[in-house]
Amino acid sequence: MKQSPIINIQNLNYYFGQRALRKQILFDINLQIHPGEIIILMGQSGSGKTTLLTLIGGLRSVQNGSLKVFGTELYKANNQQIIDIRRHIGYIFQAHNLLGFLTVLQNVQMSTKLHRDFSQQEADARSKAMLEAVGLSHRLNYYPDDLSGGQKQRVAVARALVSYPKLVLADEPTAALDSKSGRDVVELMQRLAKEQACTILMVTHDNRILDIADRIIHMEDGHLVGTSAKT
Ligand SMILES: Nc1ncnc2c1ncn2[C@@H]1O[C@H](COP(=O)(O)OP(=O)(O)OP(=O)(O)O)[C@@H](O)[C@H]1O
Repeated sequence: MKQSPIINIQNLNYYFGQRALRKQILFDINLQIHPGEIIILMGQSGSGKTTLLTLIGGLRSVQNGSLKVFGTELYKANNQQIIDIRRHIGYIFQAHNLLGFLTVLQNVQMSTKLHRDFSQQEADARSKAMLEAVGLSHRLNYYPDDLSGGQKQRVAVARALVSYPKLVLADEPTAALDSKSGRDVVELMQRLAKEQACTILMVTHDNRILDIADRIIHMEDGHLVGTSAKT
């Protein structure tokens, strides 16, 4: 039997701006994503990919339609419901968004603090284990400025996955990386996500990494226009 979707979107519309400047950005989006799937979202610049990703991540309010994440309806959700959902999501952005005044280890540990279930000891052990998994155990006390682009993005992967998220949302995680580092980063995400049974939804323009996806979803001018599954 098929598991219930981890993300279930029905008739979702989204608008930016007010009154005369109001502009529709997403049009009647319908999408189901199941646990453990790796999905790539593609489309031209301005087609609405980031807007959709941030709605799913509880980083914007749903205005119209239904968007359920982990079974919770985000339309008219209260703050506590949104916070609870965000606790189970790891975020990876194009600009890694590491905090420059914290070390590599502290950046990853900070993410565990959002998670009530970790004791300090567990959080430390888990953070070190994740940094080892991404091949950075020799850089724990470095600051982000002293790392290469690929290394920073690997820290961002460790940070996103350290709290055993059910879902990872990644917005162009390889955009700032050369081909080899980009490939390394997504293969790492793929391996860790499979090990932790985590779902990945990734926006990318990077044709070199499409093969890691179970499904590729295409967007055009705010519409979902098609899906291609892995052959
Ligand atoms: N805060 C905002 N206010 C008004 N319009 C916005 C805002 N953010 C995005 N838009 C517009 O919404 C549309 C969709 O933007 P979005 O960033 O979701 O597209 P995208 O597909 O992710 O593009 P890219 O690949 O360039 O990141 C664009 O026309 C953009 O100009």
